[in-house]
Amino acid sequence: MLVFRQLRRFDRYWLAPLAIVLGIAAGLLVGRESILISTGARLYDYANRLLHHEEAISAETVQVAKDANASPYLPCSPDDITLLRRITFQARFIKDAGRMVDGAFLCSATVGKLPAPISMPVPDLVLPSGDHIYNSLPLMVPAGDRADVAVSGNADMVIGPDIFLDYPQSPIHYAVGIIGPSPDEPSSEILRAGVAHFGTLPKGILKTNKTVRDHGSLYRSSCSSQYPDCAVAYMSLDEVWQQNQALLSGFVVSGGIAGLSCAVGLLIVGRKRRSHTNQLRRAILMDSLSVVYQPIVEMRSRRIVGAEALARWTDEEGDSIRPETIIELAEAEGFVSEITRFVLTRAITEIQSIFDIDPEFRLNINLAPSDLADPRLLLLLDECIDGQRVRPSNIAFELPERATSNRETAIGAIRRLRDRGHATFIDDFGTGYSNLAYLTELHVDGIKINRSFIATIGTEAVTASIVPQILGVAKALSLKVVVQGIEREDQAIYFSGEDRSILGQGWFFGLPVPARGLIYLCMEKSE
Ligand SMILES: Nc1nc2c(ncn2[C@@H]2O[C@@H]3COP(=O)(O)O[C@H]4[C@@H](O)[C@H](n5cnc6c(=O)[nH]c(N)nc65)O[C@@H]4COP(=O)(O)O[C@H]3[C@H]2O)c(=O)[nH]1
Repeated sequence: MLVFRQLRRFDRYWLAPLAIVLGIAAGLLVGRESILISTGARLYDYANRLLHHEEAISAETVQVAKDANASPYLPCSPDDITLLRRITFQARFIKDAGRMVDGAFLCSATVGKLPAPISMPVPDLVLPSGDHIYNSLPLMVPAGDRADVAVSGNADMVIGPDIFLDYPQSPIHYAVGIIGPSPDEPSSEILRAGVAHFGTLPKGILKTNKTVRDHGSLYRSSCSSQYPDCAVAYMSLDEVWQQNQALLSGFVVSGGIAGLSCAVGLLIVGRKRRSHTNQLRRAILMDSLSVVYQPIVEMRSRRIVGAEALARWTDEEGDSIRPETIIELAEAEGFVSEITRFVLTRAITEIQSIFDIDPEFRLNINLAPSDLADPRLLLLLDECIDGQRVRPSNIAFELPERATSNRETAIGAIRRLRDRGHATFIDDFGTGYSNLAYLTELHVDGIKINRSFIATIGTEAVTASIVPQILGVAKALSLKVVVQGIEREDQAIYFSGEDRSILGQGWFFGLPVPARGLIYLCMEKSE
């Protein structure tokens, strides 16, 4: 016991720092993840904008090539050059359109007709369409400049070198360009703009539609479905953290505060719980708990044949505490048997007059799992049951389903209670451990069907309900059935058939009331 107490004290000392550290770690983790996700979304957005622009360039190149190749004039004739000039003048991204025949450059809108054809080098990229692309070719006009040149049919198009000037390379870096038929080979691409060739970017980046983390950077690609164009936007993680320092700190601080709040909350709950436990012990010692009784009726005749005793407690602050909480506290602290003793002795005293009027009346007492292994229960029964005004058959016990998980203990305890003439019921049947087959081993007298199953009666879900099956098997095994949680007339009617053995309990028949209320109800019905 001492060891446990010391452990608890240790818990209290370490809880706050531990919760803060965990909160900070969680904040850091969540913060980093959120920043990575939002950066991925930013990269995708930028890659899409770049791609959109690149697609506009490709679309214009295709259109200019189409218009130039549709020229009715002799290539490089004055009319043809006039046409090329008109086309170039109207284009947004194409700086010059000319004629290239059999691998030789003959004329263009800006240089006019050359005195002699110039042989062109091998193209940097040949697209599946047969079009050629030259990357960063030296221009004649203006001399010294370089630009990408596309060749389609007899037309060549010089793409303006400054077309991506409006797209800064910082804070997000990028590569945008044309991809050849084998994108994994470095030679099979034309970099339109950007600081890195696709070949130097993570392998497979163009084929994935996810954010990729590789060598300390985040990458996101976007490729066109119409043209052989792709864009990749990327950022180094150092830059990501640097840019989001304030946000990350916010997450860390919030995590720390959340951890601290949890620790404070847990300490308050723990203190309240400890104080509650002490209050509950005092209440038992001072007999200041109370017991209420909920009638149990025979469904067919609606006659009250018994009642369930339920513990009630109002704490020293005047708050009424849920019975489940009372039992949970007492079980955790190992004094639930004192509650059983209190309820049993108080109930027998309070409703003795009912046993006088109705010797068959049955009072149901709830047992906790630990009561089953507690020999004091039998001693207490010897004390309380005189065999004259109160007979063993007047007292039945409800065992929670979880109490039956320890098979040996449950079977032994049920047998001892039966041998003394007490009926036993599995409470809230259907919610936990026991199944109908297991009931035959336990030798209980009956089951109380959990109210959650009854809620479906009177609704369409009743067909899916397992209540009819439970009733059928219970009948086959000669088990008594108490249906819990009957709140409406239609639910009561559903169970009011021929079977006399079905009992019911619920707000429709009566709320849990103090002893005086139950005595009044029983008197009223017996008159
Ligand atoms: N929605 C709805 N509820 C209905 C209806 N009819 C009755 N109830 C509630 O259902 C619970 C039935 O008790 P339980 O299943 O034994 O469940 C009990 C029992 O497991 C435990 N408990 C109460 N008193 C004791 C006790 O003295 N000893 C032990 N070990 N457990 C107790 O606390 C649980 C809750 O007790 P209560 O809050 O009194 O809640 C009671 C009762 O008020 C209805 O028509 N609709």
